[in-house]
Formats: sequence, C-alpha cells, structure tokens
Amino acid sequence: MFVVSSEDMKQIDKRAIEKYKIPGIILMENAAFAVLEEIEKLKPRNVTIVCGIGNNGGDGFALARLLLNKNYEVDVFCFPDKTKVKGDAKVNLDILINMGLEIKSDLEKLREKVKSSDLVVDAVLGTGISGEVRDDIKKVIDVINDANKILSVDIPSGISSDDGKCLGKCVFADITVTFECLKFGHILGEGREASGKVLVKKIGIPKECIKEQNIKTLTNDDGYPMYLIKRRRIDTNKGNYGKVFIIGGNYKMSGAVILALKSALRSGAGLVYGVFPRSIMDRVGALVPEAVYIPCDEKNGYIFIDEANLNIILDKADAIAFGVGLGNYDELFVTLKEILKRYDKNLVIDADGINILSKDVSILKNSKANVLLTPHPAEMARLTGLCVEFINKNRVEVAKKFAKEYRCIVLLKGASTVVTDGENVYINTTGNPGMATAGSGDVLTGLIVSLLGQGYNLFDSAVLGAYIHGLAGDKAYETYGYGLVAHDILNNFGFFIR
Ligand SMILES: NC(=O)C1=CN([C@@H]2O[C@H](COP(=O)(O)OP(=O)(O)OC[C@H]3O[C@@H](n4cnc5c(N)ncnc54)[C@H](OP(=O)(O)O)[C@@H]3O)[C@@H](O)[C@H]2O)[C@@H](O)CC1
Ligand SMILES: Nc1ncnc2c1ncn2[C@@H]1O[C@H](COP(=O)(O)OP(=O)(O)O)[C@@H](O)[C@H]1O
Ligand SMILES: [K+]
Repeated sequence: MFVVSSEDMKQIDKRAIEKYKIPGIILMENAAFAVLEEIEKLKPRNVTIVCGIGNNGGDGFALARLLLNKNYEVDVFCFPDKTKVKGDAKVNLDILINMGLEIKSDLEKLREKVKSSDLVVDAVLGTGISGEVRDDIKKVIDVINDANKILSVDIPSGISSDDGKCLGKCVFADITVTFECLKFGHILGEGREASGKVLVKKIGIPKECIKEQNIKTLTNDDGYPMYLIKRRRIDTNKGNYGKVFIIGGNYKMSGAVILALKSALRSGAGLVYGVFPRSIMDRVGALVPEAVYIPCDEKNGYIFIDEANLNIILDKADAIAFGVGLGNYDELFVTLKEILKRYDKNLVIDADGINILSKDVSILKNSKANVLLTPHPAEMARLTGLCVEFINKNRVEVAKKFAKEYRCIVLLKGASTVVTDGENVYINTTGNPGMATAGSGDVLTGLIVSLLGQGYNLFDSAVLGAYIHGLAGDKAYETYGYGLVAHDILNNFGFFIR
C-alpha cells in the first residue's frame, strides 16, 4: 500500500478535480459515506461531531447529515467559528443549517456533550494543518480526548500527515478512517499511536491520479511484501538456497552469533557458515549442530580472520553478515575494509559491524559489495553524528539521505522500521514493543542474510526480513507478552515463510 505526504494527497485531490473533473463535493460526500459505514458498525446511540473550518470539517458536516437521515442523535460543533467556513465545507454546513440544526461553538457545551456521547467524531484538522496547533484548538483537542470513544476523520487532529509529529497537542483516536492512501502520519512517530486502528477507504478518486503521483513509499498491506516469497521447485537441494556466512561473536558474547545462525537456518538458508573466534567453538557447536564452522584465531578474545580464512569466505559466500556480537576492536576495521574492497555480492553490516564502520563511513563509497546496514537509532547516531532523538523524529529522511550519500541500503530499526535505497522507501508496521529485547536484532540479521542466500535481492530481503521478523514477534507476543525472547521470534519464522 502507498504512503503519501499531505502534498502528495493535495496533488492527487487536485488532479482528480481539475484533470479528471470529479467535483470536490462528490469526494467529500464519499468520504462522509466511508466514515458512516464504520460508525454504523460501532452502533452508537448518540454522536458528537467536532468540525474545524476546513475541508476536514466539511467531511464532518456531510457526515452529520447522513447520520441524521438515519435517525441517530447528532450534535455538531464547529471551532473556532462557523462563519469562517468556505467552499465545499460551507455547502455542507449550510445544508445542516437549512435542516434546522444548531451548530455550536461553545467549549463548555462540548465538554458536557463529550461526556454523554457514545462516540465523538474528530473532524477538526486534517491534512491541511500547518504549524503548531493554535491555542484555541488545543483546548478543543483536550476536551475531545476526554471522550469514551473517538473516531478521527482522515488523521487525528494535531498530527502532521508528513511525519507523525504531534504539533503541540493531538487527538488520541480509537479509530481513524482515512481516504485513498495511508499518510506518513498514520505509521510514524506519535501519529502511529494517536491514530489507533486505521482504515483506508476509497472515495472515488480515479486510480490514475494516484499512479501519476509516482509514489515511492510503500508499507505492508495488500499482500505486500509476502507475495515476493517464491515457491520452491520440487527438484532442488541445499545448494539452491545459498551458502550464507555469519561473521560474529567474541569471547564474552557467543549468544549473538548463535542466534543469527539459528535464525538463518530457521528461515530456509541451504548452508549456514559460522565464522567466530575459536574459544566459543564448543558452545556454538553444541547449540547449532546444523551449521558449518570456521573457528578463527583470536587477538585479545576478538576474532582475527587470517588471509586463508578470508579467501574461503570471499570465495564461497553467496551472502555475508558481518557484525553480530563481534566486539569493536581496531583491527576489525581493516577486515571490514578488505571485505568491502574484495567481495562483490551482498553484505549485511549489523551491530558491532556498524560500530566498526563508524570509524570511517567513507569506506562504503568504494565498496564493491552491495551493502545493507541495519542500525538501531543509537547505531545510526554513531554513523551520522546526529542525536537519537532527531533520528527518531526524522526516520525516513535520515535513512534516505544516508543511503543516497553512501550508495547502500539502510534498514533503520525500531517501531516503524524504515528500509530505503535512498529513493524507494518501505515502512514496516509489524512488530511490537515486546521485541525490544536483547538478541532480537541478531535474529533479524540471520533472517535477512538467509533470504539473500535464497536469491532475493538486497532491498526485498531487507523488506521481507523486517516484515517477517515483526510478524514472528507479534505471534510470540500472543504467548509471551513482554516476556518474549529472541528465540521465540526466530522459532516462528518458518511458520510465516511456509
Ligand atoms: N481536497 C479534497 O478533495 C478532499 C479533502 N477531504 C478532506 O479535507 C481535508 C483537508 O482539507 P483542508 O485542506 O481544507 O485542510 P484541513 O485539514 O481541514 O485544515 C485546514 C483548516 O485548519 C486550520 N488550521 C491549519 N493549521 C492550523 C493550526 N496549526 N492550528 C489551528 N488551525 C489550523 C485552517 O485555518 P486557517 O489557518 O485557514 O484559519 C483551515 O481552516 C482532508 O484531511 C480530508 O478530511 C475529503 O473531503 C476528501 C476530498
Ligand atoms: N517497539 C517496537 N516495535 C516493533 N519492533 C521493535 C520494537 N522495538 C524493537 N523492535 C525490533 O527489534 C529489533 C531490535 O534490534 P536491536 O536493537 O538491534 O537488538 P539487539 O542488538 O539486542 O539484537 C529490531 O528489529 C527492532 O525493529
Ligand atoms: K481529523
């Protein structure tokens, strides 16, 4: 499913109205019907609709008429002042007035009504919000938030459609009914929580209008990305599903590489090789008997990959993951540099691999390998010098800029993981806060490198990885709640891939 900004949506609406000659008032009517359909499922006895003075409010006025015609008890408020309503919204406002309905603008009356209403509809601000919410509207939002149940029209008032930022104050909806496309604000930042359950409804915009906008951002829905998964031919063997190499582990940390190896096996890689320091061989061998091992020399407990082993890796690997539990040791920078210089297939750099890379990110620019970086926000901060708070508030832009500048693919982890090659963007919405647990990232790396080995390209592997990892985490959450551990996630991979 496409994800659009407010400007994209404005252009799509404009194209529908000016080029394809659909009158805006028809779109408004269809939007109102789309909201009506959801309200009827909720079976409220009485509904309070709070409208602004723009077209979002216009949707609210049209909805009020549809509900009144169906004999619902309806109260309509307009803030700051109904005399400022214009255009299509005014047409719908005037119809209500002609029907004899009183449109109130009294905050105290709204406060009373909100308490006794089964449902409050928030049609104050939509995609047309600009700047911080003005003080008078902040008060209205506070009152709306006291409601028993809230349905927001298009987007919760106060949330920016472009990045999900709360612009000073926002409605926290139970349900949001939006039109034609998802907006960034529904799945990023505070907007994700504020939107509640989001329903995307068609309102009659010709599909060409969306196509012509050339949208580059997708999220999981309509079968994407799972339809990328290829069925296996019957007459195949392990050689068809990749030799994947996972380079990781140090004397203090064997768990990360063990989890990544198990994860690669559980997600279907043909042959999984573990490259780790010799001192953890017994543990890895005991816990992952299905893997092949390349135990390496050690320097101060950290891995030292000599030329002979490096040649084996570079020669054999269909895909490499570098970094899980590796430790950040100066000489490993030299190893990473060599791999980037000599390896010409797909390379995932994760965890300590990213910390090692942060010493001099410019080595990416001369890379022969196709690189995917999978940082969490703190690792992204090390790569870019930006602070974590800024990164989290600007996830898409930060990841895009980095991917473009260093010609790699970035998978920026966290709630709403972002995958981008600098132009195309995927925003993932599977997963849950139970996955904020040690080792959860290591199993993602194992999953992605496994997909690469099986022949998916770098972008698709990252997208599928983020999606399946989140789904598997959601299934684990059903059983273990916040007590879920990384093993529970990887044990579900096979289920979803099947
Ligand atoms: N176009 C179409 O075809 C269709 C559009 N549709 C609907 O239209 C919505 C977009 O409508 P829109 O563009 O009129 O903007 P909208 O969200 O109502 O907000 C503008 C109003 O808010 C005010 N305001 C702004 N910033 C503010 C702030 N910080 N703090 C306080 N107030 C602020 C601003 O006031 P002003 O600054 O002008 O005084 C202005 O009055 C869209 O979300 C969807 O629901 C559907 O009907 C389907 C067809
Ligand atoms: N709130 C959340 N919602 C969805 N996914 C999450 C959430 N918190 C963490 N995750 C996912 O869990 C993984 C954590 O990775 P990471 O921080 O690298 O863990 P570790 O380094 O311990 O392995 C990432 O894939 C991240 O997207
Ligand atoms: K709204």
